[in-house]
Amino acid sequence: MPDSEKQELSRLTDYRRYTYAVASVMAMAIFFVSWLFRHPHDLFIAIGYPVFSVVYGVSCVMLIHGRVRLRLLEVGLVSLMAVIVLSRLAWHFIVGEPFGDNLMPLISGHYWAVGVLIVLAFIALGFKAGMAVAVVAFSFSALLATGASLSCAVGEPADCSNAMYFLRIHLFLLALLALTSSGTLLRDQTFAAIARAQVLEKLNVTDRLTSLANRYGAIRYLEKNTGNTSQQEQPLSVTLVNVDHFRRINHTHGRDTGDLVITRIGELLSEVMGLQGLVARWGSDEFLVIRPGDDQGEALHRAEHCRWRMEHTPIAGLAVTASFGVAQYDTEQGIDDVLCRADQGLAQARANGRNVVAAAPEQRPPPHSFRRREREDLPAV
Ligand SMILES: Nc1nc2c(ncn2[C@@H]2O[C@H](COP(=O)(O)OP(=O)(O)OP(=O)(O)O)[C@@H](O)[C@H]2O)c(=O)[nH]1
Repeated sequence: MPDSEKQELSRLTDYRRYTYAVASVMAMAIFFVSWLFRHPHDLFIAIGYPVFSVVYGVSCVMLIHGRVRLRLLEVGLVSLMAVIVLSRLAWHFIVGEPFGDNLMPLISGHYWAVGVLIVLAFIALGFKAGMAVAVVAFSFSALLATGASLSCAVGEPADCSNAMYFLRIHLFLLALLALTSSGTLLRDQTFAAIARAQVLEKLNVTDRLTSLANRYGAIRYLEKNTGNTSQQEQPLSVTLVNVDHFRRINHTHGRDTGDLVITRIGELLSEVMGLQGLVARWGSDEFLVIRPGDDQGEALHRAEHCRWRMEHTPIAGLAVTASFGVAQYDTEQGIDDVLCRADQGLAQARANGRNVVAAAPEQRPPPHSFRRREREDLPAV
C-alpha cells in the first residue's frame, strides 16, 4: 500500500479513536450526574454507575493511548453499553417498583438509551455485527415488555394501557432499527464500491510486470501536469528510452531473463530519473520518463547520466544498454507533439548507433496521436 494511502488510513483511525474517546468522556459525565442525583434506594445506580464510569474512563485512556486494536475497543465499548442499557431495563421491570407512576419515566428515560444503543452498534460495528447487537437489544426489550403486559390478557385494564405504550415504543424502535440498518448497508456498500473502483483504477494505470505506470497512466500524468505547466510556466521534459537489441536478450537468455531485465531497468530509471516525476513502461522494451521542472538541457544531462549508469552496471548479470530520445513540452503544441518529438529523438539515437542520447529534431514531425495508440493498446474489458 502506498505511503499516502497508509497515512490516510491512519488519520481515519485516529479520528475514530478520538470520537470514541469523546463519547466515553460523555458517558462518564452522564453516569456521574445520574449518580449525584440518584434516588436514595436505587442500588443499581448507587453501585453500578461508579463502576461503569471507571470502565469508560479506562476505555478513554486506552483509546487515546492507541495500543489496543481499535476494532477490539469498538466491540468492547458497544458490548459494555449493551450490558448497561439492557441490565438497567431488566432492573426496571424485575426489581423496580410496579409501574404505576413510574411507567412514563421508564419509557422516556430509558428507551432512548435502547435507541442510542441500536444506532451506535450500526455506526461502530458495521452492518452485520451492528444488526446482531440491535436484534438482541430489541428482542430483549420486547420480551421484558411482553412479560410485563401479560396480565392484560387476564383482564387488568391498567396493564392493557401500559401494553399500548410498550407496543408504540417497540414499533418506534423497530423503525429506528430498519432505518439505521438500511443506512449502514448503503454506507458499507458505497465504501466497498469506492474501494473496488480505486483498485480497478489502479490496475488500469499500472504495468503488471514492473508495477510502474503503464502508457495510459503516463498519458494521464502528462495531461495533469501539462495543465500545471501552462499555468505555472515551468518547463516539462519527456524522455523515451528503448532497450538496445532486447529481442536478442529474450532469444539468448529466455523470456524470464528478459522480464527481469525490463524490471531492473524500470528500477534503475526510477532511481536515477523518477524521484521528481514519473517513470512509465511505454510498451514492450520502451520506457517514458516525464520530468516536470526540467527543460531540455537538464533532461539531456539526466538521460546521459542514466545511459552511463546502464552501460556500467550489469543488469540481471548482463551488459545491457539503451537509447534515449529527449524533448521539451511546448505549451503551444500539446502532448502528442512532445511524444512525437521524443520518438524522433529516439529514432535519431538509434540511427547514431544506439547506446546514445539524442534531442528531438528542430523540425516537427507530422502530427500523430499517441493518445489514440494508447487507447488501442488497452485490453478489451
Ligand atoms: N521478456 C519480455 N519480452 C517482451 C515483453 N514485451 C515485449 N517483449 C519482446 O520485446 C521484443 C522487442 O523487440 P524489438 O521491438 O524488435 O526491439 P529490439 O530487439 O530491442 O530492437 P531495437 O529496438 O531495434 O534495438 C520482442 O521480441 C517482444 O516479444 C515482456 O514483457 N517481456
